[in-house]
Amino acid sequence: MADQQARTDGDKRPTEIPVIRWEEPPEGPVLVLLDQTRLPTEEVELVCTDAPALVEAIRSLAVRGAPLLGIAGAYGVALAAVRGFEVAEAARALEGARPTAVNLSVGVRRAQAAHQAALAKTGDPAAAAAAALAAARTLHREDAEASARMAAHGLALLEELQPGGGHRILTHCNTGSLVSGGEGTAFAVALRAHREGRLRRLWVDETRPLLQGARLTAYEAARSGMAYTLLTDNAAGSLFAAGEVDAVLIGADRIAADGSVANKVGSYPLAVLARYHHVPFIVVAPVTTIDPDTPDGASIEVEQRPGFEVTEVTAPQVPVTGAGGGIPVAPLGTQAYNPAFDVTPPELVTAIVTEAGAVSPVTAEALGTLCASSRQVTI
Ligand SMILES: CSC[C@@H](O)[C@@H](O)C(=O)COP(=O)(O)O
Repeated sequence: MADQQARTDGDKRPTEIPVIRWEEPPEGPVLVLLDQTRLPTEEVELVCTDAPALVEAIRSLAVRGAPLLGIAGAYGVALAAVRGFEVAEAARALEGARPTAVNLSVGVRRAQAAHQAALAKTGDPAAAAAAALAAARTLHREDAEASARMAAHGLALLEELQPGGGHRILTHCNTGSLVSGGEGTAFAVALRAHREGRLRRLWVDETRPLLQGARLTAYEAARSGMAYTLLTDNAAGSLFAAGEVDAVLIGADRIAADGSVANKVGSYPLAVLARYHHVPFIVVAPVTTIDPDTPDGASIEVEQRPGFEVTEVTAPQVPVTGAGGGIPVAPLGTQAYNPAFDVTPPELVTAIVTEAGAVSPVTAEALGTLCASSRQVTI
């Protein structure tokens, strides 16, 4: 039985609540998450005492976004190990919680490998659990470092494309500190541009149906003090047509070996619009999001989400009535097509920016070289 408890703390400022942290109270270690389903109206912590609780938090999107899923998955393995649960079973459940973001399996496997190696070496379950936790902490720290490097590389690329700053950037979904051990991927680039006085405006797609742009990116943008404007996803076309977008910056959930990019549904239409309007379409993601074992876009498994996310809307502070717990906005029984992601082919991607540098044009060869030069085996 999943053991997940909500904890509110009205005294904390948003910036003081980390998106994820390991705690060791007397009752035993726990993984504490900032519940992203409650943002932006409430900052509520979710306390997971076992892997099934974390699986539930991943499925419900309380914890989400590719890099953070990797970190959470690694801590989840450590949690199972430290609390004496079957580690292989926990790892399988965590990996299967969401299929598209490759970082989830990268994180889970890394902690599991550390656990197995320590167990084989010492035969001591406590030492093996400590090794899994150390691997999770290392991944967490590395993600923060990667984030800072992506921001630097991304801004350098923007400046190369449009010298002198004044960037008007359009982004989709949420890619900031809520998805990362650091300041994120695409959002971290915009944030750096803002801090250096080089951002004119961040255009934030609301990101239907779960509104990661409106609820989460706007929340992060507001906290940063940058100039930002929220738009409905289908207003992007007229924004491009009006010449108001200098670059599109998005993150990625999985990048296939050929450079196809899976990201939040709505990214592919933006790539098509960007190409038509001669605007650079830039993907910012850590090297761990590049999956050499997925050959092409057609091989990427795209998560299908429940239809009620489209047929109903939810808001944390209004009464709920629909089958999915939301307010119905479509006739009862309406079927919905609700893929969580779409896939953009490499020919529509101007550049992929990673912590190890940028690849442009995006080709299988260039990505392979980047991965070979930057992948480290750390367990
Ligand atoms: C750096 S985050 C990149 C992606 O994970 C992000 O853009 C995204 O699509 C997240 O989707 P979500 O369904 O909210 O987990």
